[in-house]
Amino acid sequence: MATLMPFRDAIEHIKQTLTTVTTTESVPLSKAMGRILAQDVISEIDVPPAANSAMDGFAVRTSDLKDNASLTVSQRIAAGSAPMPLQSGTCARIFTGAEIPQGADAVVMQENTRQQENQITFLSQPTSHDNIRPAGQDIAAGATVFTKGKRITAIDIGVLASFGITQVEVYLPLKVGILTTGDELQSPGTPLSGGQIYNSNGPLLESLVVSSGHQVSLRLHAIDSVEATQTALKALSDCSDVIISSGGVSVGEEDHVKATIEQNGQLHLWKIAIKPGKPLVFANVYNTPFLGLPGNPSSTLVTFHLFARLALAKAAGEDLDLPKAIPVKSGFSRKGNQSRDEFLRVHINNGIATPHAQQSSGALLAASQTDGYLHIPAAHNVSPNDEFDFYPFCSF
Ligand SMILES: Nc1nc2c(c(=O)[nH]1)N[C@H]1C(S)=C(S)[C@@H](COP(=O)(O)OP(=O)(O)OC[C@H]3O[C@@H](n4cnc5c(N)ncnc54)[C@H](O)[C@@H]3O)O[C@H]1N2
Ligand code: MOO
Repeated sequence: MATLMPFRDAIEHIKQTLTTVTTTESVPLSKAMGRILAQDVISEIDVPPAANSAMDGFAVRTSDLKDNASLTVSQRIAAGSAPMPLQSGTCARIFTGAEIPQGADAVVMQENTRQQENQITFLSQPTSHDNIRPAGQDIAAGATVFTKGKRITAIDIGVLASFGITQVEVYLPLKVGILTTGDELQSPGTPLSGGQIYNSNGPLLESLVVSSGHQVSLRLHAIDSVEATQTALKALSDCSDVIISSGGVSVGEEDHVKATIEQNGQLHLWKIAIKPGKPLVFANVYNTPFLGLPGNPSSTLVTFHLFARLALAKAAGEDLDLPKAIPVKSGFSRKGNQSRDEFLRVHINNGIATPHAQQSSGALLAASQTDGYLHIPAAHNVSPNDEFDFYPFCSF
């Protein structure tokens, strides 16, 4: 039996072997959401560019208020106007976001004053810096705000706009070819004949690829023959940066994916110490990086989340790791698998994990009905209150 590779070693191996395959383009900020930065982004300015008021009130020199409770207003500063220096012994009417006049070192909010015409009585003694947002509080000029490899979120668009960015250099979207294999598979929409099941991995993989931020170049299905598998993989390699397949990677005579790779590419790794998902293939076929996911639907899902997602990210130029694991307690007992780490589909209630009753790798619905994966290391018998890593589905 081939040795099973520990899952973190397999992730490392895949990331080390793959290189970024896409070229770059410049896009306007309005089209940058969801794209991957191909360059570091540096701010040329301080954000905010000048100190400004955090409150509607009065800008003062705190030293002027040491012996005085009352000052006259010498200027009015609205947001968007340039202030004059503050005359000593006076205060300035100021509004939220307006620039602090030179000489002022605090703003007193208007609720802490009494106003009589142009004369302001201060009801509290301010401390230097009160209610002043300093220049560069958010971003300092010269700072590297985002590094190459970051996928741009809606929040990032706001941040980029805050220091005046209009264009960003990003990688072209990764084109992913998808192959499903198996004589038993029928497309939804056609009645099933004897021995057939519906092809669920095709739509599942398309959706996973798209929700991971990539494009599907082409999806094909191959019956269980070496010729059909070769023809499909060749066609996919002609239009794709990376190919993902489901099924045909186990040891039966009807499993042709691995054989096709051995004839037309190089096998990098096969068989990982995880359940579900053991017979994952990572290879190169017709000069295209290739991930062969096991056909059992839960094995397809788990291996996409743990391996294919990170492989696609690496090829697309994205800096990505497994999501942050959340420590949770087990609310159950279970005999551990001797040689494979298990990824159970579990419910979480008040920080306690309970496994779905259906953990077969052939069953997909359990994943839809649960919150995420509980990672049980190999050879670990689970007792109630043991702590394990939990990966929520929403973090993939
Ligand atoms: N003798 C052994 N048999 C198996 C082993 C083994 O070590 N020795 N490993 C088992 C494990 S673990 C897995 S996982 C599967 C992987 O099999 P394949 O990747 O070769 O996949 P298939 O045999 O083609 O299909 C497995 C299963 O999944 C269903 N399937 C396949 N594609 C789809 C699809 N697109 N949509 C829905 N369902 C799909 C298929 O009908 C099978 O039921 O091998 C075990 N066997
Ligand atoms: O890995 Mo297989 O996925 O256990 O059924």
